[in-house]
Amino acid sequence: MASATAPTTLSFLPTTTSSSTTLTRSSLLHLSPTSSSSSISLRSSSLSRLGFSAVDPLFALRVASKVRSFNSKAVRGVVSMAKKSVGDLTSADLKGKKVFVRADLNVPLNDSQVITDDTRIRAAVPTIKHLIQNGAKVILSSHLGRPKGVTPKFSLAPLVPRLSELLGIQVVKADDVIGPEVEKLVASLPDGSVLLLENVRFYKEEEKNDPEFAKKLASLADLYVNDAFGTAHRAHASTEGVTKFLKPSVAGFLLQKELDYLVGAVSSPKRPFAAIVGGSKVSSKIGVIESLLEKVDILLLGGGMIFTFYKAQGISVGSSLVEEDKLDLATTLIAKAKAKGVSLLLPTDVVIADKFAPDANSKIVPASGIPDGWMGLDIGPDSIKTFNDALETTKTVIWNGPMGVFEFEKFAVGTESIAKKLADLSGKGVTTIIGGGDSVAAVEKVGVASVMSHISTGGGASLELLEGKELPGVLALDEATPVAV
Ligand SMILES: Nc1ncnc2c1ncn2[C@@H]1O[C@H](COP(=O)(O)OP(=O)(O)O)[C@@H](O)[C@H]1O
Ligand SMILES: O=C(OP(=O)(O)O)[C@H](O)COP(=O)(O)O
Repeated sequence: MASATAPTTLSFLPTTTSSSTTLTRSSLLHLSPTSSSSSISLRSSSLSRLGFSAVDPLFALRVASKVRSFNSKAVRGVVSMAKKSVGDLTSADLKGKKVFVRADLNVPLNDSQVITDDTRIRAAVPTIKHLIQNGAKVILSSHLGRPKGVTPKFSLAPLVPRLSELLGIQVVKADDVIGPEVEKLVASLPDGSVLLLENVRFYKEEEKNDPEFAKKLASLADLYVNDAFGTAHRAHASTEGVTKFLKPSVAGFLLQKELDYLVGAVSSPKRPFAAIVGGSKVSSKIGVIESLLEKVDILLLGGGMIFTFYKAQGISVGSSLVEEDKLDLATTLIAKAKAKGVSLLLPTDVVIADKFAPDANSKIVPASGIPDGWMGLDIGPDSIKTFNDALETTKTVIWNGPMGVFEFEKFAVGTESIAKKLADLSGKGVTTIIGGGDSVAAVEKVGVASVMSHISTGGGASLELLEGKELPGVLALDEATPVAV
């Protein structure tokens, strides 16, 4: 990540800040510099209380870029977003305690009930390990799919072997979510063990955020950890309702990391900051584009949405995907980018097809040369080069949505080229954030997932965060205890 260019040490001066200024560990990662403010100094003792070391290069780089200029009002605003973390809980808080952990273990299963991608299970492990290593009894809850009532194919049973393997202990599985049998299993749990409850969506009360159901879930435990980032945009009983009955209610490590990147790194980016937005329709990305236009220096657009932008500029698009009712919006977005000084780049050439199929005939044409009856399904080689050149100077890049119909091999080149370019930039110390959904699938297909700074585990949740929305599952958690500096 940033270590190549980061200073290895940072000096901290005695505090000289206003007495009302407070900072927390995650607020430090969310600070927005302002131009008109006075400087701030941090005491190293405060930093160690926040869990940072003065030689942590990523932290040093972030602080170095932030302490230059921000005012205490800005700091207080950010502090209010910071949530108490599972990392704040020690063995004194956890030993022998029953902890209700809501994770998002909504993994894909094939017809034989075999997990085809265990990313979300692996992502939940650090929080669970922290809890069991500190002697807690973990009551683990998740949904799987969108069942209507009890549906055997949506049981969490197939997850037990992989979860046990990753945790290094045998996970016990309950056949229900609440009730006497579950209570018996909870009562028999030894310290440092894990009980996996059945799919919480087998109860319709979950999605209704029924308070009585939330109370029953809460009655199983002493405290609550939400690590289900992928479901944090849902106000359900196990993500939101339960927090009203369990204190403390804190954020898990995964949830925190997602917020650090999708809110922190995006609101206070190393610049130049570029966003790449693709996907099928402009209508599903309006909020993201509008929000990112406030923050980025460069905006690259690809995917099916570009044809609405072309048509809005009077360019023929053949039978490409167009949202006729969004032509004015496309024009407005172009004008907005110009007014804000954002460099908005649309592809200059496209790969077109004579039908929407993997075996379609295809050719490369300039964006203005799409014949009738043909449709654009990928960005072309000139556009890839232009996009790569634009990305070359960046320090932070966020990507949401494929550049073309990457599910068809013939039209996957643009998306895969972007994935490779981001991997290359990541290796050079650029912060690269992949914002969920199909772009994650593309990055994994190319085999470069491990080198990215952050790959979001939530499609819908990451989109809402990038739109600037607050997530109910996060809002409901306890505020972090401010640390005076
Ligand atoms: N030119 C195009 N024409 C039609 N569909 C496209 C085009 N480019 C990309 N897509 C489709 O967009 C879909 C992803 O869109 P979307 O759901 O908005 O993105 P994400 O899942 O990353 O949020 C993919 O299934 C892809 O095939
Ligand atoms: O897979 C999920 O979301 P995502 O498809 O937006 O990444 C989450 O588990 C949330 O599932 P939901 O959209 O059924 O609430």
